[in-house]
Amino acid sequence: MQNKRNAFKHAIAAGTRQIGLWSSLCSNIGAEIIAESGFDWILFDTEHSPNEVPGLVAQLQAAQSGTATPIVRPAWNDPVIIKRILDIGAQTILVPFVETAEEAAKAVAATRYPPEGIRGTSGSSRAARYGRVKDYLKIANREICVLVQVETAGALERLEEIAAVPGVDGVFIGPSDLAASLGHVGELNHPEVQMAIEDAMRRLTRLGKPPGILTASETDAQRYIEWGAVFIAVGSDVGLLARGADALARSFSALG
Ligand SMILES: O=C(O)C(=O)C[C@H](O)[C@@H](O)CO
Repeated sequence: MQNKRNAFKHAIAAGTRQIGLWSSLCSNIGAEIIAESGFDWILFDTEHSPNEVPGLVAQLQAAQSGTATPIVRPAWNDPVIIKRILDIGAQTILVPFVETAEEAAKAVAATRYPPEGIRGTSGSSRAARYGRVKDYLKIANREICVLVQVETAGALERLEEIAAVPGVDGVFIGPSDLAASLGHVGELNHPEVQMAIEDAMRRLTRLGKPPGILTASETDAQRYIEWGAVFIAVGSDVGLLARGADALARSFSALG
């Protein structure tokens, strides 16, 4: 059996726009629905969602039937957490709160088998298709995609150093935490926040490093694409469900 090619990794490397959806429902049924809806990627969040490895396996299995590349956000830049996420079959991770080149290098090392990194070895994991992928330990590194989140003022000051770390495939700008870091908590569209996002995206584009972001606003998404966003989440499953349920309830309550 061949190791799975990471379509998302190669697409962003070629500058091909990848549209995704954020998933916080911790649901394998939700994962299957989203993965088959035509998105290029689906982000399974474990930082701000009660998502843990056992449930994540079912979500990854469910997403397999669709076109969306699963991306998992570990709760922290921790080699043990990252190892477990990769072992259950994720090939792309989004590492939160990276502020220095050293932290970016730590994240990359956690995803690579020696000698490139420190990922603990298991040839019988789901990622290795339970031992069916020949020489998995020797070839796995090639299809791993590491996205790092830049979401503080300090990280923006060191953006070029972070982006230049070997093995960093893309840089996601976290608008909510960045707004908080800039003194505008909850104000993602504050002019200072938007200026910082635009500046970061244009700097990353000049470096040839794909920028990414999340927004639930189509207008904002178009603006970010103009500023250079390559991978962009245009909403979340929680948002779609909550807003849709609210609207439906309102429409019937209006009937009186
Ligand atoms: O800072 C951000 O914005 C992100 O990292 C995305 C959020 O964590 C996501 O959960 C949406 O609020």
